Amino acid sequence: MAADLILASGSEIRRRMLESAGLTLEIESPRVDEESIRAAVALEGASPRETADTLAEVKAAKVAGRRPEARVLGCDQVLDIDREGLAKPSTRDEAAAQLRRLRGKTHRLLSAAVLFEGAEPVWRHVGVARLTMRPVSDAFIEAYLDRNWPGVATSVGAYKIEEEGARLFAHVQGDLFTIQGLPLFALLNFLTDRGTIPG
Ligand SMILES: Nc1nc2c(ncn2[C@H]2C[C@H](O)[C@@H](COP(=O)(O)OP(=O)(O)OP(=O)(O)O)O2)c(=O)[nH]1
Repeated sequence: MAADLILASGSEIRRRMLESAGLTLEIESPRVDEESIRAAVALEGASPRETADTLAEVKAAKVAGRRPEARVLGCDQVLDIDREGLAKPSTRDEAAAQLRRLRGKTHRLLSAAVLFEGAEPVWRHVGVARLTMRPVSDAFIEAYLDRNWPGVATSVGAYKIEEEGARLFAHVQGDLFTIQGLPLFALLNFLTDRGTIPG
């Protein structure tokens, strides 16, 4: 029995969200050079939303090219603060600096997904969440990272909303799936409405 879709992502949380919703998956990491694509689209003046959409499409296309018979989902998430797109922090110091930059402000998480069938894009969506971070102190940030680094290194904002990251926020707008990197409701509605999955 073929899987419902191939997830062209190395993201553990995306796999977990999709499988918990009852979808059967194959996982195939796309292995694309995100940094150079990010730099190229930035040169063209791409917005954070366009950057996330482009990266999601490139990842899906890479795997769909190898598996034209399959349904392939590519994803990307960008953190937008003051119109600047941030990617995952690579060191604890970068995570601390990023949290200091986000505190007391509202940032957006843009979670893009692109679905390929027959090696062609058939659906795309960018989910948006707005998160207002409390004005947490330097001491809190350091203690938070003592407890949560490197676990949060896999998260674009250096937090996991479903864990202690919840304590960072005064309030959020948007669903928790979008915050965790996938516009799950939009994807499930598309797949259900066209009869790909029962609903
Ligand atoms: N568990 C959890 N993960 C989060 C949260 N916020 C963001 N993330 C994760 C979801 C994605 O795995 C990651 C966003 O980075 P990317 O879109 O570049 O994906 P990633 O490099 O993980 O995988 P991929 O590029 O798709 O192979 O951040 C959160 O609150 N909780």
